[in-house]
Amino acid sequence: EVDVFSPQYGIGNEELLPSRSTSLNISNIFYGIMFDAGSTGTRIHIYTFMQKSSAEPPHLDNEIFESVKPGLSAYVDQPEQGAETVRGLLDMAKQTIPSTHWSSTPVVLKATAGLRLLPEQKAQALLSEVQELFEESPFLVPDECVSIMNGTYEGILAWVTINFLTGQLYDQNQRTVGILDLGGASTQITFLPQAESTLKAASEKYISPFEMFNRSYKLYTHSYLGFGLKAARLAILGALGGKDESRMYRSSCLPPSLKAEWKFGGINYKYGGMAEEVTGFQSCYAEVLKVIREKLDQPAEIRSRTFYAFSYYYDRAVDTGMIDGDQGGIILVKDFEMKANKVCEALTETNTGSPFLCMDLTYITALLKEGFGFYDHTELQVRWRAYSGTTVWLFRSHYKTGEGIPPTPFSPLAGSTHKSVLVRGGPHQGAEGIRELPRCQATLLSVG
Ligand SMILES: O=c1ccn([C@@H]2O[C@H](COP(=O)(O)OP(=O)(O)O)[C@@H](O)[C@H]2O)c(=O)[nH]1
Ligand SMILES: [Ca+2]
Repeated sequence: EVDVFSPQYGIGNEELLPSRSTSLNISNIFYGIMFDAGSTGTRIHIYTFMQKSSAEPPHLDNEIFESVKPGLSAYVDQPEQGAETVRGLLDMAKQTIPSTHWSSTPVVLKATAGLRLLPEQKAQALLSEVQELFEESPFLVPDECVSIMNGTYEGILAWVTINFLTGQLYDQNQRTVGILDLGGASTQITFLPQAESTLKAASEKYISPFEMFNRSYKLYTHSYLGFGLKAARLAILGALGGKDESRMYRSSCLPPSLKAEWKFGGINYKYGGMAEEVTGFQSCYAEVLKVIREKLDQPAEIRSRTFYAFSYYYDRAVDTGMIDGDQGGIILVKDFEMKANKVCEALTETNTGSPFLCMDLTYITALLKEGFGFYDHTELQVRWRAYSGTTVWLFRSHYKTGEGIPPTPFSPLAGSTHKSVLVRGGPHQGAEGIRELPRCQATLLSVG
């Protein structure tokens, strides 16, 4: 496994976010703590906000990020131990935030697909342990702020974030982009349909109408649970949901000589390759197709729209040298296929040190082509390591500082390329701009 966290996410990297907190009154500074409990890891974001005057919305001044692996779902039968991993990260917040501000600093944890996949009781047990831990901490724990975020919301937030960051949300001639997020356990596709036929053809479940900053949107967003990269590995191996730890799962996408074990969601799986003659791209692709075929929606409009792809799309593209890790780049769907072909055909000779690379690339190819229905020549913007490291904050009147401020759009970090945004929906806009927001005051939500 590659380390997905570059030093730029490290603690106290002043260069990334120069602090502007010199001669300001301390009461103009406030903080927030946000946990993104993903299927492969738990991440903390500690935010510092600053408000220069009551006439101005607060802006993001600093972010500290840290993460641990594995994710909470790995502690399916040891909820206390799971909560301990969160405690370690929370201690960091105590070291960072001045004690005078602890009781007014909200702490929120939003879990994604790892917990969605667990039996409800087990997921709840984990969340309860975390809730307890938060309540014992000196921080503010708003109601309903330790919970599983649903996949629709995950998709909407990622879309809001990317379109905010690419400048589309506050552009007069809005030309929004779609997003493709490939997590460990689920995957999302979200875009703003322009064709009436797309809205008509889609099931109502996947159309999310909402209002944000005086504009109405009807997004298409579909989250597929179990179609994240790691969950897909299990599905391809035929091991998804399998509890038999003694069984050996085999695939033509793996090196023939391989025999190994892999732990996911608290279960240990034995896996290995097949005979050399049946190993390679062709047979691997056929195997992968079985788990994808006819399982996904194919809105025709996506073929003519721009999409930004991140998370594992990005990770695997960087791992195989398809794009530069800092710059990102444009990748054609067929580039993924060519790379998959190359890696899979070399399985019998080389040991890449990453036995799943052929399977992962083949899955990404099949997901894009046969799953979503993109063309071979469809271009994808593959940028940024971590959009789930991006957080959209939705302010409510919880922060008195927000009151009375006209609903001007945003207060991003001016001139910064930083990947976090502060979205301020003023208290006078009714809901925070997005309907059906969980009743969690001062809501700060992770994007996936
Ligand atoms: O702060 C982070 C940490 C990880 N990732 C990426 O998210 C993917 C893993 O997905 P996750 O664990 O969030 O699983 P999910 O619960 O979303 O299915 C990998 O590509 C990581 O590089 C990310 O975008 N931001
Ligand atoms: Ca995620």
